[in-house]
Amino acid sequence: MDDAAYVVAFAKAAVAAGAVALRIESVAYLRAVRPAVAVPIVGIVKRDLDDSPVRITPFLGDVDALAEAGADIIAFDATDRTRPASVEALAQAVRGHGKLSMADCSTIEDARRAHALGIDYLGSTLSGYTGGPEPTEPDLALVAAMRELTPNVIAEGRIRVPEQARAAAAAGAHAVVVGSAITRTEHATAWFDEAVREGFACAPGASILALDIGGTKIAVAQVEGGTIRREAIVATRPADGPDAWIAAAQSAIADWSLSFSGIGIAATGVLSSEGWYALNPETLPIPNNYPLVERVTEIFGAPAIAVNDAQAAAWGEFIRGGHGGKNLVFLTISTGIGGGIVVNGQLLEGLSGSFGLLRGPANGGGPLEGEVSGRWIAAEAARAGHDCDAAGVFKRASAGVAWAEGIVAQSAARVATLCRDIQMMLDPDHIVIGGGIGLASGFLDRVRENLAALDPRLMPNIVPAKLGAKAGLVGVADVAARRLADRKTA
Ligand SMILES: CC(=O)N[C@H](C=O)[C@@H](O)[C@H](O)[C@H](O)COP(=O)(O)O
Repeated sequence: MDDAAYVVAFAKAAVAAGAVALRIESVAYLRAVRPAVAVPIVGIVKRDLDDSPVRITPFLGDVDALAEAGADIIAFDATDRTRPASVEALAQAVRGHGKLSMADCSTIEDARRAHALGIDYLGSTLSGYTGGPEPTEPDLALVAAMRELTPNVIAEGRIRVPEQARAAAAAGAHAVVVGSAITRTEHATAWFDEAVREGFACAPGASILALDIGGTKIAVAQVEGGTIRREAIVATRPADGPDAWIAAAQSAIADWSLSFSGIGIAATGVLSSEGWYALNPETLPIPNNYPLVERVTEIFGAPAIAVNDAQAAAWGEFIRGGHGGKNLVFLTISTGIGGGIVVNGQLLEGLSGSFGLLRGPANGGGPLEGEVSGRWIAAEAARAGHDCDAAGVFKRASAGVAWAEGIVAQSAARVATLCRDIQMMLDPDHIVIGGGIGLASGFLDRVRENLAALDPRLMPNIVPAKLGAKAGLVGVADVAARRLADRKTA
C-alpha cells in the first residue's frame, strides 16, 4: 500500500466517506494528494535517526518542505527526548510559514509544554510509543486530560473500530485520526486473522487436554469448546512427587487415541513464572519451583499453560456457570478454602484469591481455613468428644443435634464475615461458593442468615457453584485455548 496511487485513492475514499481533514506522511505523498482533495491536510515526515528516537518531523527543513508541498497543519514530535530541533523551534518554523501546528504528544506533560508554547493542536499520537510494551487500546485518558488544556485536541493512535472513535469524540476530541485501521490493510487483515485463529482454538472441534492436579486426585479430561468429552481420575500419591503425578495422568489416558491443540493444567499451589510451589505443603508437597509447564509440555508433546486450581474453577464458573456479570469471586470450601477472582472479565492470578490463608478470627492468628474448613469441623467434633468427619457433623446438624449445629454455625458465621469483607473490597456481582462444605445442605442459608442485618446495598449476592468438580477442568481448558491461540498469533 506504500505507493502514491494507493495513498491518493485512500485519501479520496476517506473524503467521500465524510473525513473533514487528512493526515498524510511524506512530502511526496502530500504532493500527490494535495491536488486530489479540497480538505485541510496535516502533513508529517517520518524519519529513523541514529542519534535521536524522534521520528515525526524531526527537522526544521522538514517543516519547510511540508509547508511548500501544501500542508495546512504541520505535526511534529513534541516529546521531551533527545532531538535535532527543539519543539519551540519547530513550532516557530510552522508559524513562520503561516501554517497551524500540531504537537504529537506522549504524555500530559508533553501537552502542557506544547500548549504553553502556543502550539495550535494537541494530539495523543505518541502515547505508548516512547518505551515499554505497546498498549492495545487508545489513550482516551490522555485525550480527556488534554481537553482540560484546550478544545483543540486530536485523538490519534490505536483507534481501530468505530466504537473507539466515538469514545474518543465523547472524551473531548475535536477530531479523531484513524490510521492503520483504514490505510494499513495488511495490519487490519492481521487483526481479523488473529481473531479467527483465537476462535478456532475455542471452536467446538478444538480439543484441549485438561489436567486438574489436587491433593487427593488428578482429573484428566478432553475438553472441546467448554464441554468435557471424556474424563479419567487417578489418585494423587503425594509422596511420589510431581514426575510420578504427571506419569499417572499420562497412563490414565494411555488408551485414548487423541490429538489436542494444547494442554491446560489446573493445580493446587501457586503457578508463577519461576515454577510451581506449595503454599500449604500439607495439601500437596510440591518441590519448590518445579517446572510443571515445561515437564508436561515435554511429556505430552503439546504446548501447555498452568493456573491455580481454584482460579481455574473461578474462570470455569465465570464462563460456564451462567451467573452473569463481569466480576465474580469464587470460593471453594472443602478440606481448605481456595478461591479465585474475576474482575472486569479478567482472571486474576498469582497469590490472589488465597482466602484460606487470610488470618482467622480465633486466637493465634492462624489461617482462616484452619477455623472453617472440613478438617476444622472434624477436629472440633473430636474436641467435643465425637468421632465423626465433616459430613457426619453436617448430618447431625441437619437433624438438630445441638453440638453439631454449633460447629456448623460457627464455620458459616466465619464464611459470612469473609463474604462481607470480599464484598467491601471488590464489590463483585456474585460470590460463587462451591466445595464439599460450601455446598453441604443448609450451609449457604446459614451464611446468608448471618448477613441478614447488613444494609441491603452492601449485601453480597451469594450463589452456589454450578459446575462442581468440573469447574477447574472447564476453566483451565478455556484459559489454555485462549493463551495458546494468542501465542500462535504473537
Ligand atoms: C507512533 C507513530 O509513529 N504514529 C504514526 C504517526 O503519524 C503513525 O504510524 C500512526 O499510524 C498514526 O499515528 C495513526 O495511528 P493508528 O495507525 O494507530 O491509527
